[in-house]
Amino acid sequence: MTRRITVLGAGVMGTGITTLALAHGIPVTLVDLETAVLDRARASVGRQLRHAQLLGAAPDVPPGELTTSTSAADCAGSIAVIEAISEHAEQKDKILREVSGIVDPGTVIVSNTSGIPIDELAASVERPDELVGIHFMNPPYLITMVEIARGPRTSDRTMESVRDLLNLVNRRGIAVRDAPGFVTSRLLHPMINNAARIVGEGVADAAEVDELMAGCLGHPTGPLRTADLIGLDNLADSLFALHERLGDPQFLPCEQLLDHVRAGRLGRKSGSGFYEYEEITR
Ligand SMILES: NC(=O)c1ccc[n+]([C@@H]2O[C@H](COP(=O)([O-])OP(=O)(O)OC[C@H]3O[C@@H](n4cnc5c(N)ncnc54)[C@H](O)[C@@H]3O)[C@@H](O)[C@H]2O)c1
Repeated sequence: MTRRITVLGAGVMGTGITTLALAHGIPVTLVDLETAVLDRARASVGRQLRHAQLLGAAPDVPPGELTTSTSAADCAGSIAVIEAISEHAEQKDKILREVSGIVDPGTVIVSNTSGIPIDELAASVERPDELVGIHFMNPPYLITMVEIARGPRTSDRTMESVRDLLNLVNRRGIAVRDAPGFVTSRLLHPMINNAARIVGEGVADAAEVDELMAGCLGHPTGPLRTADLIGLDNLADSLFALHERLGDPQFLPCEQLLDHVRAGRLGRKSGSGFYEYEEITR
């Protein structure tokens, strides 16, 4: 039986998740709205595969075959569908509704949402017990830990399928209870928002904030380099989604962050954000 998976969304995360699967020999159908986006993603996946091999982060197996498509209906026959489209509940609702009507019963549907509760997304699928959150970290082909969000209706059988899927790509997951932002976004996103606020208030510049957080507190890159890696548009969307559900003002994206997004400075994926980049990478 073919172990093909479908990844929905060929942005920062969809591309990285595709690389992870291909590197482990799993064929992937990658779906996005436009062919141009898919062509860029194909080039990124090639670069990421080489990067993973160079770092010894990929097993010594022939890479899986990549197919790209602008139709989510091409998920038919996949063993799992991983949704990694933009962090907008109504867009996720639409695509989850579509794929749920196509895949066979028993096919696990995964959302890579940063923090929209899985039980909220479960309203969009025909079999809520087969929906689960796997919050891959960026870049998914290098970071070996994932956060698993189990909705109240996610079944034991689906959790077993998740373990099997993660074993196939050599990832370890910790399952947490479904809640807005789960654990990692609930903690990371307000920290990044505050770091941006500090820069906006002129307390320190981005490099100083990051150096202090790295040098004093052991943060690997600092919150603002992390923000540029995530993508500032996705961060703002995720913060809005969390604010809407938690009501806590700390989740409202600050003006410094929104200014960057309005100016198209989205981080690494656009070539500038809190920092400037010579090469656009995603
Ligand atoms: N960026 C990160 O570091 C990160 C980490 C963990 C989780 N996430 C989550 O992963 C998801 C994707 O984030 P991203 O950073 O990759 O976003 P992104 O903006 O880089 O990419 C999103 C992609 O989805 C595509 N898309 C939108 N609607 C679509 C549809 N109906 N059908 C097919 N494709 C569609 C867009 O064209 C775009 O290419 C979001 O839910 C985000 O919150 C992001």
